[in-house]
Amino acid sequence: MEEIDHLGHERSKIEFDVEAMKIVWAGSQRALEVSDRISRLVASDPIFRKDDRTILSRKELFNTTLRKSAHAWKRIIELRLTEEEASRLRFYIDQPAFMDLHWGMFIPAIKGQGTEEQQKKWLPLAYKMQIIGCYAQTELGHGSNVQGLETTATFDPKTDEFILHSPTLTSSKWWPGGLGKASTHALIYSRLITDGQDHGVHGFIVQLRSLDDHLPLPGITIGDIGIKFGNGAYNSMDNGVLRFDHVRIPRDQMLMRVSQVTREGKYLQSDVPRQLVYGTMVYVRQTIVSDASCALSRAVCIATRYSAVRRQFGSQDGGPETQVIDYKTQQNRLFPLLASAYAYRFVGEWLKWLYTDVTQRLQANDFSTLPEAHACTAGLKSLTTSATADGIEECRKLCGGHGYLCSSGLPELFAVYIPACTYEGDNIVLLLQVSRFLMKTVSQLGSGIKPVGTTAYMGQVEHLMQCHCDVQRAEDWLKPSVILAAFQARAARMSVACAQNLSKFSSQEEGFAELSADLVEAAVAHCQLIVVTKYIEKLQQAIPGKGVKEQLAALCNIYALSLIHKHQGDFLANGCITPKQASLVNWQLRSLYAQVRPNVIGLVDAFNYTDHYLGSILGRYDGNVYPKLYEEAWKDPLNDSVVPDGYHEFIRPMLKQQLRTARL
Ligand SMILES: CCCCCCC/C=C/C(=O)SCCNC(=O)CCNC(=O)[C@H](O)C(C)(C)COP(=O)(O)OP(=O)(O)OC[C@H]1O[C@@H](n2cnc3c(N)ncnc32)[C@H](O)[C@@H]1OP(=O)(O)O
Ligand SMILES: Cc1cc2nc3c(=O)[nH]c(=O)nc-3n(C[C@H](O)[C@H](O)[C@H](O)COP(=O)(O)OP(=O)(O)OC[C@H]3O[C@@H](n4cnc5c(N)ncnc54)[C@H](O)[C@@H]3O)c2cc1C
Repeated sequence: MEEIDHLGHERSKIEFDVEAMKIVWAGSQRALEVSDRISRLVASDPIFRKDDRTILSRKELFNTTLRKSAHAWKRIIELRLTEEEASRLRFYIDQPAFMDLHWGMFIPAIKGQGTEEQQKKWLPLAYKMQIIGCYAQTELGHGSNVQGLETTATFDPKTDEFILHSPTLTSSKWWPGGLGKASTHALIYSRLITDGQDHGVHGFIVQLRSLDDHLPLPGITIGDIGIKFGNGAYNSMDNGVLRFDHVRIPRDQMLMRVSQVTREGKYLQSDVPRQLVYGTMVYVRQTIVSDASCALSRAVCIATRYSAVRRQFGSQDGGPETQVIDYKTQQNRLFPLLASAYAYRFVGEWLKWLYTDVTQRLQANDFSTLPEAHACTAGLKSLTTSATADGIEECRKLCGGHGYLCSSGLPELFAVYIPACTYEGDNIVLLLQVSRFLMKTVSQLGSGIKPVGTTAYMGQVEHLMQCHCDVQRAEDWLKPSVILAAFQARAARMSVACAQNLSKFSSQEEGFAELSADLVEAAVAHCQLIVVTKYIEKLQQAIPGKGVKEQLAALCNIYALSLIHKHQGDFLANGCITPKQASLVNWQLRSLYAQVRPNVIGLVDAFNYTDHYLGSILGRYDGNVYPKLYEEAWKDPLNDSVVPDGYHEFIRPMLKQQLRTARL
């Protein structure tokens, strides 16, 4: 049967080269080729089906995780996939699994914190999947406060071993993904004790389960922590609990790049800053920013395609009703999210560069950019995950009632995504780290230390405290220099105001505690400035393809102006813009919406997502929503029988009783 493209009329209106935009989104022609090939490979393999995930029991769901992971590994070996291709494969399988922690945290932690010798021993085993590792930092009693962890690793010089112990209930490891059922090994973050002295938290490689029968080793109690939010969703992951009862490991299983314990039990600290123990978190936070663009673009793709298919009201002379995407309110909610997806993509690319740069510097013992890397990864992780979680929920509402059906793909996407606001650092706790960095920068102004990198704008603080926005007409808001000046003035003024208020307290700690809400807002303003700046810098590069740069520029303006509109209180209160200029922002936004409207289907097609990856009837490429929704409903297990199973036991007696009562 001939397939009809219900979005064909939309696609015929697109004014730019979608294929060229696909390359921009993927990052390069080669990255697009890899993504395209691997996503199709996954979509065509029945083992990777996921349409039944929300109706599986926990055990069945976890079983599919094991099956999919084993099958993925088999395919990786058979097809000799590269590390990049294998990582794309896991991405498109789209099911949280122990493999994510093995490849995403266990291996990077050994690489970042292990000595060369330790890397030589452990990495080949991990790369060949001869051991499965997880990252076990968080405990029942402490997650954010890493220095408050209670698990101990006490050195025993008699046997040249560490003794791992969980002294209290709250010291039980709690949450690590992959720990519950799959991992054979873990990176345990634990207090190091030598000769009765506590040296704080360090990383240790510990074997948890037998490599022969998978049973826990002596002294180890281990299991899954239970069902989490949402059907399917993150429940495919075995987040675990772990307790140690005086478990012994050899001394060389402490990761010793940052500090060492000698055979005699002497504690030695190298020149490397102790914060490198937190290095894996910096790495993962950076990857989470790119992941935010993926999750948000996926929700936006669904909501955009469906908004072009869905019609309500406005029929004239019996003609078709209005596509809901043509309502300005729909555009005002949806288009800034589309723009954010692109903005996060580009800031994610930049953050990857920053991380690579800092890693190279660290290898050469240059630690100067570590504080900036920490602040940027922490802040952008927080900003992008919070906005993405809210954005996915907004996309669900943009799809009206049908968005609430699991077959829309949105409930599961939301449930899988929201813990990103908490894991790898609670978003508020991370913003407070950014504000510490900002307050330090402000306090050093005038001391001769020139702010660099993302805080370079603070170098012109005197100008930024007084400058006035140069906007007279709505079109003036399209000038990158005007946008940047407004965001810089707002961020600088909020940071300086916090610093001035902090100076009124007798101690820094007291001031930080009292002003933490303001400090968080200043950190958000700084992080939004980074995203806007990096998007504008991206547009200064050569971007080939008919109309591609124009569309990206329009989205950049939508991103920046919608933020000015949303946070206009900040911009007005600090005197960065006037009420008249704030109202011109809205005029310009409406005009930008009209400019991108014919292109929005092209802009979401450029994500190049297969229907399998999207997992949404509302977001189908062909827009054939209604027949497929109707078909899908009949697949629900409740519809296996016409009369429900409990009819004779519950419904019938109730009805009969009502009949008797009515007769009385
Ligand atoms: C691919 C994988 C898929 C993802 C799946 C998700 C799996 C999830 C995994 C996890 O969640 S793992 C557990 C993650 N846990 C956290 O993120 C905990 C959050 N807490 C922290 O990071 C820290 O404890 C803290 C909040 C930063 C505070 O640490 P601490 O009390 O030690 O530090 P401070 O006294 O505040 O600061 C001291 C000094 O160190 C600097 N700093 C802090 N962190 C880092 C870092 N990561 N890198 C570099 N520097 C860091 C901080 O800025 C301070 O600097 P100065 O002000 O002294 O200059
Ligand atoms: C799905 C999922 C997967 C995870 N995977 C792993 C894993 O693989 N390995 C691992 O080790 N851990 C993992 N974690 C744990 C995760 O890293 C922690 O939950 C996270 O770091 C937050 O810490 P917490 O739970 O202690 O939150 P808390 O710190 O207890 O936060 C509770 C509330 O207190 C607030 N708060 C805390 N401190 C402050 C402060 N100083 N100032 C102001 N407000 C504050 C927070 O904002 C929050 O609102 C995972 C968690 C989840 C949900």
